[in-house]
Amino acid sequence: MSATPNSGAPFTAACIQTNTGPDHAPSLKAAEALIREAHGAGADLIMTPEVTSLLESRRAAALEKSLPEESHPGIPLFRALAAELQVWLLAGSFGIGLGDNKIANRSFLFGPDGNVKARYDKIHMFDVEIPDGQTYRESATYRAGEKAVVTDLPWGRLGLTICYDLRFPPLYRVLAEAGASFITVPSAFTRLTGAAHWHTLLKARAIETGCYIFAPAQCGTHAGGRETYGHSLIVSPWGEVLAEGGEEPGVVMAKIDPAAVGKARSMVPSLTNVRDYAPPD
Ligand SMILES: O=C(O)CNC(=O)[C@H](CS)NC(=O)CCC(=O)C(=O)O
Repeated sequence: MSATPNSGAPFTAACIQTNTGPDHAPSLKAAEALIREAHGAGADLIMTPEVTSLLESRRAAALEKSLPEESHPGIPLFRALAAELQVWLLAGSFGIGLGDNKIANRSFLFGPDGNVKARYDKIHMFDVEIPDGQTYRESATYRAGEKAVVTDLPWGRLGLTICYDLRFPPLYRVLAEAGASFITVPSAFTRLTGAAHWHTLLKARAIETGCYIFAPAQCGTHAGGRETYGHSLIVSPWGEVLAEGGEEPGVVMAKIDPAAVGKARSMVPSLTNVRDYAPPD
């Protein structure tokens, strides 16, 4: 069934949860199997986590293995899958080599015609020291994006974000004010910070924006001993968890009713009650 643009018709969303490894081919193969599983279960919109094709924590190796869009193996694969399965498909991110010792952490949305409908480069860089045995200095390897992105799905407007962006509520406000009904947060949250903050932050962003939040996540132990939190989440605009993954790879699905966006916002119209105010003295 193909809906007209912004039809507001209900649809089924699926978050793919993966344990991505340090090589493109096996990681993409594992993601493809789960995408096919989600399609078989009736998904219309299928989303994968941050760094779907390669999770490589060593800077030199990440740079060496990164590829430009023209030769990245994930792009023709996802184009072909979206067209074959007739679904909307979000690659949560692929690391795209920019040719200057930097990588873009870039989401791609593919339409059922196999074309790229939107690109978004992660804006906020995870330069953080947490006591989990790893140091995270994303800005050493990645070039930060500088522009917020929304795009239209057949069921309403989608805003794109990635992982650590989740901690910066003004970006979500901007997306909601630009008309988003749904926001994607593909992630590779650390196990330690995820256990402490993941559910709370995702529910808060859903409640503040009155948007559905789709958060496909990396899980498990990766090359180099890095651990991600899993628990892919689909949250309603009222802040209810509609579906949640565990700690293993798999598919998390929920029925999405775009009318719930208007309902949540009419119960608590905080987006329209926003005010400008002077800073403190
Ligand atoms: O570098 C890669 O290979 C993939 N990128 C990531 O894993 C990114 C940057 S290191 N991770 C996060 O943003 C975690 C955020 C987080 O865990 C938090 O906000 O608590």
